[in-house]
Amino acid sequence: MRAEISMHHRLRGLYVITDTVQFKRDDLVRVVAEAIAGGARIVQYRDKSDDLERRLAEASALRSLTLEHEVLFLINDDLDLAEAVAADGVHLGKEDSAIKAARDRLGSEAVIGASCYNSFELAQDAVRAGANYVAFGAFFPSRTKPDAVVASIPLLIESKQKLGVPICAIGGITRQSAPELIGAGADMLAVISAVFSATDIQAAARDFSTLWPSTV
Ligand SMILES: Cc1ncc(COP(=O)(O)OP(=O)(O)O)c(N)n1
Ligand SMILES: Cc1ncsc1CCOP(=O)(O)O
Ligand SMILES: [Mg+2]
Repeated sequence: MRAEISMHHRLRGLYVITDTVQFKRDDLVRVVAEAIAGGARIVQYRDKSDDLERRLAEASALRSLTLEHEVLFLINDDLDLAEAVAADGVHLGKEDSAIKAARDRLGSEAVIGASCYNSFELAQDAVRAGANYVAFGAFFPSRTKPDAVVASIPLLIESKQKLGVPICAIGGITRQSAPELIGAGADMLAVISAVFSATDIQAAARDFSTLWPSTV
């Protein structure tokens, strides 16, 4: 029970996902450090390239940074990389490894997040399979992922009432649209552009973080 309480506590607040198209290597570490200084509580390393050397170098550097600042560090898609850098866990979608396989491999303490798009049923399945949180989206048009399916506010409300795990919203989220999502039940907001395309990344993260006063 104690572990569950602390897990829920960590799965709350601003969740930043790396933009490795715009920023690589030292620049990437610098901008993630700025987001953390602005109050980001969760960092996901998302890089869609097959540059294994750079992926390992960046994920290792971000692992050190997130440990230093006691920020949760998750890897998108890649169990091997998560293991290699001893990340806190992974985020998995429908094209990625199964949740149960990830749990077997990473162990009971790992944080496993599951993309559930616009589907309550997928989220129920993910929770049954042992996901620690579920993510829905895209709530708004996303320049990062223009083809993402569209999720609705009523889905967030129902999921908050029924699922019993922390909920993440993603997709085109801005500081203006954020309060409605939190009001509907999102515990975490996952953001790429609204933080990493800002001219002042720390200030942009700070603006979001004030929505969860206890995390600032
Ligand atoms: C927090 C969070 N939510 C959703 C996604 C999307 O995952 P997926 O559908 O597997 O797509 P890719 O990100 O792998 O392109 C995510 N990464 N993080
Ligand atoms: C990975 C992902 N999955 C659904 S939308 C999205 C991208 C989110 O990025 P942005 O915050 O820039 O819309
Ligand atoms: Mg994926």
